[in-house]
This record gives sequence, structure tokens and C-alpha cells, in this order.
Amino acid sequence: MENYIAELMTLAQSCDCGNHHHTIPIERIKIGNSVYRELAAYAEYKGFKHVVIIADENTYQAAGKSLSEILKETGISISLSVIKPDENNDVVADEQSLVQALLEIPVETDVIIAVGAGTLHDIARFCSTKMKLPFISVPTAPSVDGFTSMGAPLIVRGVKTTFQMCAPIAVFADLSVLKASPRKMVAAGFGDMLAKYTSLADWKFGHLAKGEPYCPLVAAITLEALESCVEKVERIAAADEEGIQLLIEALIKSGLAMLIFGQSHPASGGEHHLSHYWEMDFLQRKRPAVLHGAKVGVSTVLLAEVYKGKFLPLLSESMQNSLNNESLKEIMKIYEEIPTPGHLKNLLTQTGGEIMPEQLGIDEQLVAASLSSAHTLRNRYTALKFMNVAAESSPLIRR
Ligand SMILES: NC(=O)C1=CN([C@@H]2O[C@H](COP(=O)(O)OP(=O)(O)OC[C@H]3O[C@@H](n4cnc5c(N)ncnc54)[C@H](OP(=O)(O)O)[C@@H]3O)[C@@H](O)[C@H]2O)C=CC1
Ligand SMILES: O=C(CO)COP(=O)(O)O
Repeated sequence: MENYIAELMTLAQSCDCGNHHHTIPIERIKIGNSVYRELAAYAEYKGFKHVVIIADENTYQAAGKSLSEILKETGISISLSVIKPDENNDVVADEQSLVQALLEIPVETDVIIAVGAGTLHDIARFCSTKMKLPFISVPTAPSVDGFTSMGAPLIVRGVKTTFQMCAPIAVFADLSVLKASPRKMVAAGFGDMLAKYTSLADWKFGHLAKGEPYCPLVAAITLEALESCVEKVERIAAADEEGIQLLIEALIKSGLAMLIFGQSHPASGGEHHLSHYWEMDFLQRKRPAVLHGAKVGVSTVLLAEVYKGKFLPLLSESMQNSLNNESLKEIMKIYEEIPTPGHLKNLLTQTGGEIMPEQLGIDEQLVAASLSSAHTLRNRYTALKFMNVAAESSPLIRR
């Protein structure tokens, strides 16, 4: 994929959207079998003498152990930070995990290797940024698009907040490890991609309605990654080598889109804000975590329903005065083009993903609370925010 990165950088240079495009610092992206030997060769080439692997019990068993053995053969010294689970037995990117990782990274470390899924990558990118050390990404499951992004959604004092940190300098994704990851994580990765239907719509909406920064190139990269998954949903559902490869490539591309833009707008709209709200509620009530991609898959179906059933009528009713007709038509078209909830459910079901909040233990009360409050978690103008802000200011509007 190095050619892909070079192409993106060229396209970004000629993009005239007016936004700053971040340089992609990723020197290598290897997706294949036996790529850990390539990682060891890369580490030697970079002159790294001391590496620290950040993993947890599961991901150490899935990949960290074999990677350590390969690295040892090269004479590189290895330290290990195995992040402890919380009282619900979940590994969470919160203050305790961040401090544990920082304490366990020796001063002589040259590079951090994140071995795991989304949470471990966010812990590693936080440490990497704060300790001014590069980090290498080793995904153990195709579950999120956070491997190549620069944002770290962290739980700080119980609130899920994204901090812009840094991207890895290289990614080594071993297909045999990814194929062996739990099927629920594959379904979650597909859910995180499907969420781009509503996130892309919300991003364009924020731009047209409030002039928020927007980049058509970044949107196109994300859309292309989304469509590549939908077109081959049956291969992803089969979780065979072709399916897993195309899913991890799409997740990596979506992460790159966020990285170029420097913010998560292309990948995270109202559906992510609902998911973050649910996650925080579960943490507060000490309930075991639900996979991020499972939540955003379900919240995408829910929002597709809300946007088509309530937002579109509301929009034509209340926005005619504040937007020119062309923008209004464009916005209507964007939300009309989101696939129907039925179609989204069908896609998620094929991969083994959940489709209804109650399947994830999210009850009606929590859904209702999230629909009226989740928009406050991010400073981003989405249709979800519009519905709430408009509802507050207009007695005509009922949620
Ligand atoms: N930075 C960004 O741009 C993005 C960040 N995110 C963030 O990522 C986080 C969610 O990440 P997600 O990947 O869903 O889940 P986690 O990283 O939290 O991992 C969930 C579970 O996967 C297990 N696991 C991982 N790999 C394997 C494997 N190969 N075999 C067996 N078990 C495995 C872990 O086990 P155990 O922990 O027990 O070892 C863990 O229980 C959220 O905090 C989300 O906000 C999401 C998208 C983008
Ligand atoms: O999860 C993300 C993209 O999939 C990132 O979202 P946030 O930056 O909103 O937390």
C-alpha cells in the first residue's frame, strides 16, 4: 500500500479545498502472511535497539508472543507492557491504562509497538506522542478504522474525548492473525465501515449548513473504502483471506482519510456520538463493554431511520429561511441517498453483526437519552445536533 500513500499525498497536494492536509508519516504498510519478519527487518533497518510491545493478555497470545520471538532473533531487546483489564474485565483506554503503559515504557526505548485492536492502539499513540517516540501498528483484529488515524478517543474522567495525537510510522497486519480473530470483531469492523454512510452525510451537512471545514478528497477516500466493503460483503461474511484483506484495507484507508484531514469528521458523525454515549453509560454502570463497531453498526441503522423519518421532514419545514434552495436540495439528496434501515440491517446481518440496540443490552431509555444528548459529546454540526437544537428553539418540532 506504499504506492497508495504516495498517490494520496500527490492528490492532497493538488486538492484545493482550502484545508491543511496532514502529511502521512507511514513509511510501510504490509498486509499479508508472515509480515512480522518484515517488521523485524524494518526495525533493524531503522536501527531500533530497544522496543516496547504494548498488548494485553489476549493480544499477546494472538500475536505479541510470536512477534517477540521473531524480534529476539534479531538481537533487539524487548520490554512488554501488558495492559490490565478493569473491574469489568475490559481493557479500556482510560487514565489507569495510560499511566500503566507510561510507567512500563523504559527510558531507553526507541520504538513502541501496538499489538492489539482499537483500544491498545489508542493507548500506544498516546504514549508515543507524549514520550516523543515513534510507534508501529500491529493490528490483531479488523475491528476498527483507528490503526492509521492520528486521533485517540480516550476515557478521561468518564468522558469519551478524542485527542489528536499521532499516526504510526508503519503498519504490519498479519492476515493469519486477523483471520483467527473472533468473528464478532470482523462484524464490528464491517459495522465501523457501514457507519460512514451517516458520518459522511453528517459531515457534508455540517459544511453546507454551518460552513464547517470539508474536503471532497478525504470524503471520496472514505466513500471508496465503504463501497469496497459493501460490494464484497459476502467475502467479509465468509471471513476468508480475500474478505479479511479487503476489510483491513478499507479500515486502513478510512484511518488514512482521518489522518489527512487531521480530525475524525469523515468517519464519525451522529452514529458515533450515540455509540460514545452508550459506552460511557455502560462504564458508569459497570457493565461489560460492547465492541465499538457493533455499537456503531446498530446506531447507523437507528440514525438512518431517524434521519429519513424525522430529520428530512424537519429540515424542509425549518430550514427554508436560513439556507438557499440549492443547499437545501443538496442536503435532502444526501440524506435520501443513505441506504434504508432495512438494507443496512441486511448487510450487518450477513456479517453476523447486531442490528437492534436491545441485542447489545441498550434499552429504550438509553436510546432516547442518547438521541437527545449525544450530540453534545463533540463540537460538530450533525443532523442529530440540528434536530436537537431546532427542537429546543421551535415548538413545531417534536422528536
Ligand atoms: N483512533 C481512532 O481513530 C479510532 C479509535 N477507536 C476506538 O477503538 C476502541 C475499540 O476498539 P475495538 O477494536 O473495537 O476493541 P478493543 O481494542 O477494545 O478490543 C476488544 C476485544 O478484542 C480482543 N481481541 C483483540 N484482538 C484479538 C484476537 N486476535 N483474538 C482474540 N481477542 C482479541 C481484546 O481482548 P482483551 O482485551 O481481553 O485482550 C478485547 O476484549 C474504542 O475505544 C474506540 O473508540 C475506534 C475507531 C477509530
Ligand atoms: O471512532 C472513530 C472513527 O471510527 C473516531 O471517532 P471520534 O473521534 O468521534 O471518537
